[in-house]
Amino acid sequence: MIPNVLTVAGSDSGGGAGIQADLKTMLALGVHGMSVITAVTAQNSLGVQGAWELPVEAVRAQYRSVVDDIGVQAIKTGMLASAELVETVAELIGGTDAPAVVDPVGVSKHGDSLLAASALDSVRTKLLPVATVATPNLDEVAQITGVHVESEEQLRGAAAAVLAYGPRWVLIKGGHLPGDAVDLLTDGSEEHWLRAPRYDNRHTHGTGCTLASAIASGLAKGLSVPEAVAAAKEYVTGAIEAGFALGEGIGPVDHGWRFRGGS
Ligand SMILES: Nc1ncnc2c1ncn2[C@@H]1O[C@H](COP(=O)(O)OP(=O)(O)OP(=O)(O)O)[C@@H](O)[C@H]1O
Ligand SMILES: Cc1ncc(CO)c(N)n1
Repeated sequence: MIPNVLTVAGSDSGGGAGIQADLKTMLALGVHGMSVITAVTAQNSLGVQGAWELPVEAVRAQYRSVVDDIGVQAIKTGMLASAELVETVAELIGGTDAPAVVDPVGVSKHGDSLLAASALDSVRTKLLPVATVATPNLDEVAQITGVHVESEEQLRGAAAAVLAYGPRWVLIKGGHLPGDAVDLLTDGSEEHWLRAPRYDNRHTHGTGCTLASAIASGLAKGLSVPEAVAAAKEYVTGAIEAGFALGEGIGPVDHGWRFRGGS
């Protein structure tokens, strides 16, 4: 049986991040990808030119259509745009018996906001408590907890601050630090450090979405959280190494790198 994985996220018209990155990742990792679209963005390699949220009823209806008939083995969340949508999605996930990977998307690589400031409190109190794994980058850690990370040693304190909001596991992405690309996965008792070479490649649009979707795909296949995160880190690292130019700005990671002979 092919496991079913659901992404609840925004559409990126440029195809590098959001729903499009999620579904490509799922295909590459051999699971059946499905989507609940929360917002539509007009986006390309230069930035986000516009964003439109979907009504709460449209999000609820998509979710019920997928979960009630088809069923899901894992869920991933990305751009949720507003407090109302964050709370709706948290309630829906809380009522579903499947692991949830929550990527608390705040801003795009270009600095465009994908989440209203007024939604942060709902992320802290409603969404993080229903997460099996939360995957904030360092900007999101600072927004959510007020903790600013400037070195690898400070990742531990940041992880503890996020875990205080209730996710089972947190993966702090140190991708924005200089040096190796180091992330810390912990549940408060176990610690797993994930280290990969930093590729000097500016075409990194969609790294976070890709990583979170790859984790959800692994969980759907029955991997443990540390196993799913290790496999996902390997996949995203290969995709970043193979990232390619597109348009005038920042190009996407290559979701299909393994189809093109990468190992
Ligand atoms: N240049 C790089 N080389 C190798 N790995 C990287 C590089 N940049 C980021 N990573 C890794 O990619 C993954 C995603 O981290 P990152 O911090 O880029 O996420 P993000 O900021 O949420 O991404 P986005 O918002 O663009 O989707 C992490 O495992 C991180 O360590
Ligand atoms: C729709 C969407 N979701 C997530 C990201 C992550 O940066 C993005 N750029 N666009």
